[in-house]
This record gives sequence, structure tokens and C-alpha cells, in this order.
Amino acid sequence: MTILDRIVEKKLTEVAQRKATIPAQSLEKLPTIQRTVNSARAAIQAAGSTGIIAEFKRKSPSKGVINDSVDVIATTQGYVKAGAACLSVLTDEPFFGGKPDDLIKARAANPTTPVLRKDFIVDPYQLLEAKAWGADLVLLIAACLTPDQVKVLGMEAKRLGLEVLLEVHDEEELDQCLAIEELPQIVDLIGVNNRSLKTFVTSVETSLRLADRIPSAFVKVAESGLSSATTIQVLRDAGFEGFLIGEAFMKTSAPAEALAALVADSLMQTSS
Ligand SMILES: O=C(O)c1ccccc1NCC(=O)[C@H](O)[C@H](O)COP(=O)(O)O
Repeated sequence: MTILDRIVEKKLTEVAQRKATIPAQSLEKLPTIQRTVNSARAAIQAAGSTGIIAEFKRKSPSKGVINDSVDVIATTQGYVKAGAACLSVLTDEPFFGGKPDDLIKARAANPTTPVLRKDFIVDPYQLLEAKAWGADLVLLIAACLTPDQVKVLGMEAKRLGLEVLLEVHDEEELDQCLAIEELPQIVDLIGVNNRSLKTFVTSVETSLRLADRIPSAFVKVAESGLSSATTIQVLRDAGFEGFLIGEAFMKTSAPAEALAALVADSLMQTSS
């Protein structure tokens, strides 16, 4: 059983309990469901964008506790001030120490920045939750979904006006998803996760290997294990425009300052 199998098993139980507590019909009636989202695609592709999707992540299966002392509002506002194009907020509690309230607070504190609900989406109900809590964007992880589920969840996300980041780990997952005829209508960004779900080892080679297989209709996002301006430049040269970064910032006592330093390093690289 991989870590993803364990997360999904737990997630299915959690979602069943949440549905029983707050029915989908009640979520549908919330005013936030009608809200127009902030586009992550536009934010990442805007002239001068850093492309950085800065993640608020307290702990992880690979690292255990990363940072359980920083405040979500101060950190996400600091991220935006330091140049984040988008925010990513974990809402999974058992494995990542996140909670819905983190997303709700990050949304309210950063009204014009796209916010990703970072979770393991296995049921359309979670998309309703994401919209209700103020997310602009959701993650669909190919490794835990069939192509049919990707299609159903992607279509539901679009009904709700959400943007979709589809995450793949290898060629097989990417090719299976690219075979979905409706993919360009239901997915905005394709992310390549550099972290092996079996070993937790991150290798930027994964992103570099898959870069050219991702059609230009999708914004390319490199995910996990990123920390240096040099690597970001190599990924940019390979066609990546988005960079999902959590641990490198969150492991410091001042995550926003770590982001500011990375942005400064990146600017120095482009000007030299
Ligand atoms: O981070 C983990 O240990 C992990 C384990 C199992 C499934 C997913 C996991 N991480 C989710 C992510 O995709 C990352 O939080 C995200 O890409 C940021 O990565 P990093 O910059 O390495 O924190």
C-alpha cells in the first residue's frame, strides 16, 4: 500500500462523514458558490509574474512536522507581498496538518490572489467545499483517479467556475489523461510532481522529462523539491511557468522572507 492509497482510504471515510454533517444542497446555497474566481492561469502568465505558487504546509508524510508555529494569515499575506503569483493551502488534516479554516482565512486575507485548495479530491462534494471555502483552483491527482473520474471531477469543477490543476507523476499518467477528449475544456494547468510517492525522493528530472509531452494549451507547473533560482531557471527554459513550492519556505521561521530571497536570487539570475 503506497502513502497515496492510505491517504485516499482515509479521505473517503472523511468525505462520507462531512457529507453526512453538511449536505451538498446546503453548500450549494452559500453565496461563495456564485463567486467569480481569481484566475491562476492569468496570474502565472501575467507579465513579470514569478509563477510561484507558495504553499502553506504544516507537515507532510515525507518530512513530518515542517512548521507548526507560523500563522496562516501572516504567512500567506507575506507570500503575496514577497511576489507569490498564487497560494496553495493544504486542507488535509491527518497527513498534512491542514484544515478548512486555513483556506477560509487565506482567502479572506488575500482577496485578489488565486488560492489552490490542496487536498486529495476523490468526490465532487470536495469541489463544492472548495468553492464554498473560497478556493479559486483545485488539484486533481491522476495517481489516485481513473481517467473517467478526472473527467467527471473536471466537469464539475468547471460547473462551479473553478480552475483545475491536474497533477501527474510520469508519462503513463500524463498520456492516460491526455487521451481524455475534453481535457482542454476541464483542465487549465498540468503539474508534474517531482516527488516519488513510493520513495519520497524528489527529482527535477521528472519535470524536465515530461515538459515537451505537455501540450501548450496547458500552463506547465513544476511541483515539489524546488528551492533554488538556478533550478527554476532551468525549468523555465524547459517551458514551465508555474512552480509549486512549500517545504523550502515553510521549513524556515520566516517563510515569506525565504520566498523574497528566492525571488531576489531569480531576478539576479535573469539580469546577469
Ligand atoms: O510532501 C509530501 O511528503 C507528500 C507525500 C505524499 C503525497 C503528497 C505529498 N506532497 C504534496 C505536494 O505535492 C507538495 O506539498 C507540493 O508539491 C510542494 O512540495 P515541496 O515544495 O517539496 O514541499
